[in-house]
Amino acid sequence: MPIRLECLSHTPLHGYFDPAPEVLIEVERVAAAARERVLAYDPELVVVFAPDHYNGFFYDMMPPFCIGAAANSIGDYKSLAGPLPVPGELSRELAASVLAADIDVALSYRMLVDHGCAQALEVLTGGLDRFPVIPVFINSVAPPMATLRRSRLLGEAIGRFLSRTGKRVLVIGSGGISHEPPVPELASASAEVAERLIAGRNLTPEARNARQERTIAAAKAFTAGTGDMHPLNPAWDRAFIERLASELPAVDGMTNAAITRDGGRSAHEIRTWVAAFGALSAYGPYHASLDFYRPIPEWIAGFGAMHAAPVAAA
Ligand SMILES: O=C(O)CCc1cccc(O)c1O
Ligand SMILES: [Fe+2]
Repeated sequence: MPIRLECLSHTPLHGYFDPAPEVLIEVERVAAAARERVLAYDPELVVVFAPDHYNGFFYDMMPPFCIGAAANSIGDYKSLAGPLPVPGELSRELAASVLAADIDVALSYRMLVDHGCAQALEVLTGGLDRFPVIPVFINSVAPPMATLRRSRLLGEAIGRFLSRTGKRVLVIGSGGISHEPPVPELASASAEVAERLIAGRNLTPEARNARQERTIAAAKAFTAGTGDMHPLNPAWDRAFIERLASELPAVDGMTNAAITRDGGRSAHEIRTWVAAFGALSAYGPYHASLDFYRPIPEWIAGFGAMHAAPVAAA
C-alpha cells in the first residue's frame, strides 16, 4: 500500500510573463525531476487536491470540499482541456468512507477543473490522462471556508481509505503559497461581478480572454512594484513548509484570517498541501523534502515544490 506525495505551486502566468531565464530553467528542472519520480513510481491511482478559481465552482452552490466522480478540465490559460480518467465507482466509495469518518464532503459527477488542477497533472504526469485520477476540490478562494484543520482531517480520512485500497497511490497538492492575484471578492463585488461569482460558468471566449489579460497586466504591475497588491511573504511561506515537514498538526493553529493577512487571499490554496500531507500522515511517519522555493512576482506566487514519502519507503 505505497504512497508518494508531490506538492507544488501553480501559476497560469507560466509562458505569458516569465521570470529571468535562470529562475525559469531552475523551475523547469525541478518540475522535470518531479515528473521523473512520478513516472518511475508509476502510480495506480492519483488523488489531486486542487482549488478552483471561479471556473468550476460558484456561489450558486459552493461546497467546502468536493470529490469528483467524473471531471472535465476547461483548459484556461495554457492548461490542457478535456476529460480526466476518473474511476467513478472508487470516487463514490471514497466519498462514502470520508463521510463515515465524520468529514462532510460533496460528490460531483460533472466536476469542472481549471489550471489549479490541470497544471499539476500536466507538470507531474505529462498530461491529464496518464493515470487514473480522483480530483478533490478544496474551496480556497470563496469565503466562508472551512478551517485549515478540516483540510488536514479530510486528507487524513482520504489517506485511511487509500491505504485500504492496496493501490500504489500518488497524492498531489496544487497551489499556494503566499499570493494574491486579482480574483474578485463577493463581499466587495458590483452586481455584475457578483453574478459572475454566483453563476459564471462557461465564459465567452472574449470574457475569458479579458480575464486572462487582466491577470497578465496585474503580474506586470506587481513585478514593477506598482499597484497595491498583497506582497509575497517568503518568511511565512518557509515557516509553513517547515510545519508540513516536521509538525503537521501545528497547521491547525493557522486561522483563516491570519492566512489572508499574512499570505494573501489566494494563500488559502495551501489547504491543498495540508490535505495531501494529511493523507500521507495516515500511512505513518514520513520524510519530506523541499525541492524549490522562491518568491516569483512575475508569476504572482510564493512558488514552492515538495515531495514526501513514508519513512519506511525512503
Ligand atoms: O485566473 C485567476 O483567477 C487567477 C490565476 C492565478 C494567478 C496567479 C497565481 C495563481 O495561483 C493563480 O491561480
Ligand atoms: Fe491558484
